[in-house]
Amino acid sequence: MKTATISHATYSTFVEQVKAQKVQRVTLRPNRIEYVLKPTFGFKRFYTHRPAGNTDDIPGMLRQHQVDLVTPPDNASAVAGLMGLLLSTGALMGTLAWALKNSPAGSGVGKTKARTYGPTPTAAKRGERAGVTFADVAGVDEAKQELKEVVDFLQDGAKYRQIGAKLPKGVLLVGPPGTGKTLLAKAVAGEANVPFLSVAASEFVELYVGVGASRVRDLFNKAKKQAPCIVFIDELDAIGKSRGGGGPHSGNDEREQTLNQLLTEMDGFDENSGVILIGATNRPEILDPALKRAGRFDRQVLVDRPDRNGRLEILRVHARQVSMAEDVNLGDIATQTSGFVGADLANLINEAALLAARNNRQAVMMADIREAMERVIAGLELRSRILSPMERQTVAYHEVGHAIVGALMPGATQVAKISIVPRGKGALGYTMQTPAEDRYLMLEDELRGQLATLLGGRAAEEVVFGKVSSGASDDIQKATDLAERAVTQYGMAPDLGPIAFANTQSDFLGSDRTRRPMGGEVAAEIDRLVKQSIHQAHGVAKAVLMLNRDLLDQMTQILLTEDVLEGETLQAMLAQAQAPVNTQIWLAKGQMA
Ligand SMILES: Nc1ncnc2c1ncn2[C@@H]1O[C@H](COP(=O)(O)OP(=O)(O)OP(=O)(O)O)[C@@H](O)[C@H]1O
Ligand SMILES: [Zn+2]
Repeated sequence: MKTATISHATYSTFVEQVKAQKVQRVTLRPNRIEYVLKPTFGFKRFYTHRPAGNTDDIPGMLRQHQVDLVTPPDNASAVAGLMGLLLSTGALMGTLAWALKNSPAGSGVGKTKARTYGPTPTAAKRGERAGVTFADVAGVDEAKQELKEVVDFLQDGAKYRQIGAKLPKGVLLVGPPGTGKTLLAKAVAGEANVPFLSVAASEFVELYVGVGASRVRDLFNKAKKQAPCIVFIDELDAIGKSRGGGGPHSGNDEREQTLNQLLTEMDGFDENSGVILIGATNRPEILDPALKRAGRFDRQVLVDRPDRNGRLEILRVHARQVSMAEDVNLGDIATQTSGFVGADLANLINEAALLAARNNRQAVMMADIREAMERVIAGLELRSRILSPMERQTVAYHEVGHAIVGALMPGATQVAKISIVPRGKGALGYTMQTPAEDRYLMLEDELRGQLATLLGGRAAEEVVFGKVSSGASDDIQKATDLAERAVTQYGMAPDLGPIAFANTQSDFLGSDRTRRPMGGEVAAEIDRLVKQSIHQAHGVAKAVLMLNRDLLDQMTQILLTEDVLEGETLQAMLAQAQAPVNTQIWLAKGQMA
């Protein structure tokens, strides 16, 4: 088997972990930085590379945060020899270069810290795996599909120019951390066989005013010389936050200057220069709109968390790197790793390989993976990304509840997809309904159907568990809102008639609605009607789910193993749902028969 290695971390992660006091010990090697986390963080071992041109005073930083620094002695080669490694003279030269970079004399403050790698031989010597391709990135097929176009632009720009098409300048990869955005950008460069310049936006921003802007300029100059090439800017939000939040003297002039320089550079170069920018962020909503304008990062590609199938493919990619025993079932692992992103899965395989090596095994066994999984999950739970089995089950029943009720209700909405892949903060799962057409008018029965659908999630929890979770608060808010509007705005309550009881002038998305001044009796009547329609809708949702209890269980079971239910499988299952006898009457008249 290949030797198990310690995990890779980005340089910025390393710095973050040092500053967060998570690091126990750092070893500065000629060609890389190795470090170990403190016991409370699982003694995890990582290595990272100092970005070329980076001038951080690492020993100083370590001292400041009380981290042990181990510098291998001068006879590093002898020590390495004992460890069964062969150090080339190149590595010793590296030590020299390292020392030079460490000395202030060797630092170029206004120079970009971007590292180029790709098809150059020097890159390979640095230990960078030159030539990452799409085959190395799995489970993100849609993103790959969109990026294939970029590869085509780079490879065959002439074809596009001939027609007069403008090549894209910037692509923004959006998605949670660890889903493979960096890897994808590298793969674009690898597929097109062009150089890849990589920089983290946070590296632009320094204490001194003007440094960031000059680094941006330097980066673009470098890129233009190497064109066609890919320039990758990670953590774009570090400089790309909306400007002008705190007025002209908000203390962020430096960041704004840097951003302005980036915008200027993007506008300044010609589409056909062959430089394509790829930015990455997990917070697209805070980016300055100017960055997203046409001719800048005007294409957004979503790199989302993988579903079960995606996880299986990612596991396959990483399993290729290690020897696996026969008893390893990647399918089972994929099923049990809901919520894991690519980086977690890579970490899992690597941890398992470390365990196997420690146990003197020739290959990774399922037992190693199971043990590694416990460790990785413990780490992820700290960051609260992983649901407990009970929580997953609750979420799954809840979402299927929405779907089954929704399938039986009138209106043109069709349930297209149910997912329990956790999506960052907030939503634990979701049910996606796609309207067959844009709707501007909602009929009374459709409105009731909507109400019941909204309450289907909570109803499922009641039917199955006999108790409810806090997960339905958003549904309840929406349902209450809808019912209130039906009564006070749409005039759908027969006893009150078509009188508007709400001031809707400022009402756009249902916010800012106030009730018209009215007598207490009328107000009480409105409350009663709202309450009644919600109770009835809730009752219908429950009745639907009790009648379709088997289907509810079956669909939930599939959802729990697959993470998503969509397409023909979903439609075929929903087609089996049956409506309780009184449903039609309720939908038409709003009265429970
Ligand atoms: N889709 C994937 N397929 C295969 N491996 C993956 C995938 N996603 C992540 N990985 C593994 O995890 C590592 C880290 O992923 P990467 O740095 O590309 O994530 P990222 O989305 O850029 O994260 P961040 O937002 O934290 O920078 C990769 O080098 C790779 O080993
Ligand atoms: Zn819900």
